[in-house]
Amino acid sequence: MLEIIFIIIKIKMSSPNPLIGDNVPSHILTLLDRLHAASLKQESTLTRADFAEDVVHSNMKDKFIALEQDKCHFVYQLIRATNAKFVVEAGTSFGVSTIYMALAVAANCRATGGKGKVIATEHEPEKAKEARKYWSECGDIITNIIELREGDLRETLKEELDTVDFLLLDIWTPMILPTLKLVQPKMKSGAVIIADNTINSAAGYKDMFEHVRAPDSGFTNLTLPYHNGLEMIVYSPK
Ligand SMILES: C[S@@+](CC[C@H](N)C(=O)[O-])C[C@H]1O[C@@H](n2cnc3c(N)ncnc32)[C@H](O)[C@@H]1O
Repeated sequence: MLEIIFIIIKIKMSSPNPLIGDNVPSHILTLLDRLHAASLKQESTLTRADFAEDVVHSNMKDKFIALEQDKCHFVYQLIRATNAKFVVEAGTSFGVSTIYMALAVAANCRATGGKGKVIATEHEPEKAKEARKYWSECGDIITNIIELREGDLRETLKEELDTVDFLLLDIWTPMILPTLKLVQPKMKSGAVIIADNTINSAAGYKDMFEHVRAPDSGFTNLTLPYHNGLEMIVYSPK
């Protein structure tokens, strides 16, 4: 009996999926659920040591490490709320969070016109291949929006960036500050940056926080109470 009550409470408290309200096709919702489940299953076998700087690249070559689903829903809502149309993603892996962002950008373009793009970045060729496979399962709604730049983002993001509305930092922490510094000159005033795991990986984020919190940096930041911390940063230079 108690178990049933807990299940009912859990169902009532679970947050609604904003993609459903936006009429995202059911085959994409099913795919996303499947990819999140596969990612969580892989992650349950990993330890902190697997993410050490000297081994992270080799250990994560075949791992999703997808942004958790509730965080993806938040990112989706934020892109919709800010009408962001030009998005950069640092760390694409198998392209799960990319799907959410492309859906949100596509919805913004439908609602207010104009063109949109999500620049995805991945340096592992096999992961890039898998990501493309999942995106084509979604269809044109996704593939028309995403431009995948393969290789080290410190090179691939150096050129051909429009004004950036939104940046997702979901990458190994030594890459965070170099990415932010690379994209910053292209950010619009009011650009939003989301960075994952800022509580759990606080030591790795130290240099980014110093940069963001420096006097007159133009940034303001807030740690959101998602699992392991999710940072919301806004860039409004004076
Ligand atoms: C946490 S995963 C990204 C997960 C993805 N955002 C999602 O939700 O599905 C981080 C990815 O960044 C990639 N990466 C790490 N360093 C990179 C670099 N210098 N350039 C491009 N990609 C990089 C890794 O190969 C890894 O796949």
